[in-house]
Amino acid sequence: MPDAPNPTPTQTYSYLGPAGTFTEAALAQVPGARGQIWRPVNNVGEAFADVASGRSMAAMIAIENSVDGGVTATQDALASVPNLRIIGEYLVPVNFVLVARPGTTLDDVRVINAHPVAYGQCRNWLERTLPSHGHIPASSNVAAASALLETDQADAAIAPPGIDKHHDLVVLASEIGDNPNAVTRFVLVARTAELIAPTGADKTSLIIELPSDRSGALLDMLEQFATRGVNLSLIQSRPIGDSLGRYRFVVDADGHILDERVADALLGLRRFSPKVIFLGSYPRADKRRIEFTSRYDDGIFIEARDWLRGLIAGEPTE
Ligand SMILES: O=C(O)C(=O)Cc1ccccc1
Repeated sequence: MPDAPNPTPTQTYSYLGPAGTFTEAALAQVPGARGQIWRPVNNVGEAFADVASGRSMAAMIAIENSVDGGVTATQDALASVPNLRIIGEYLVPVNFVLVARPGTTLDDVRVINAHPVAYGQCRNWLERTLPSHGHIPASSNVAAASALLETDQADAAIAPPGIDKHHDLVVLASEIGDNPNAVTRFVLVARTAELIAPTGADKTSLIIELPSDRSGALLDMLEQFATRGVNLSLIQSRPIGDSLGRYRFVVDADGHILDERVADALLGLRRFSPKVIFLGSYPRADKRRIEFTSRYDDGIFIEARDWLRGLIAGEPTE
């Protein structure tokens, strides 16, 4: 029997384009995105605007890399666009090549096109090999390379390996990243309020503002997690922007909002923070199950709450 025809695409996924970016490789990991419409965009703002307006069902965005840390444009956009939720995370190993128009040699390179996140991951190689180069920021790794064929403002570009197969460019140097095991973490962001069911290997992302001018506010924030046995895998401060000295924290916590210890930590945060943004609980890319001692088991929290309710209700105690 012939295969049934593919169903008509109904969902649009935005991603940092053009085709061939690491972001596209991350989107290729999403089973539900296969056969759907993939919309290349030029920056994080455009991707989020697509999701906020309903033009796209979801957007794939780089959020963190193992060499250069958080992608601040993404973190700031997540704090400012309301009603967005992270619905999945995906890891892509990243490696870079330096490409140029045919006929260019490494000695000819003065100015380099590069996406800022890629540039930040090749810093050592660039300082060693091309100490007096200039940098023109590009909107993506592939855009950096293809711009070489449109203008001669730059002599070379930092790009993903394999780019020379699709463009008339030559590779001047390979493996120029500062860490051969570099990995970028991408998140799929959608406009939904629905919770994703816990898997036992989950992560919860939050943005937490601290009350200003209060000593110990950061410690207060950390204690909410520590006293409930919730481990953090990312904590990064970003300026709120309205005045000096005001910061929000981007935090990834092990566990799911439906885990009692995580829910209890959120209650604690809400009591002292002027603003807690819940960005979502979603399955971890590495599928690593969360370890915690029995002291922080769901049952212990439920039993303690029932005990308190009993006291308030005047139930007899043993
Ligand atoms: O997706 C890409 O290729 C990008 O241009 C963004 C990026 C930059 C550096 C590492 C991972 C993603």
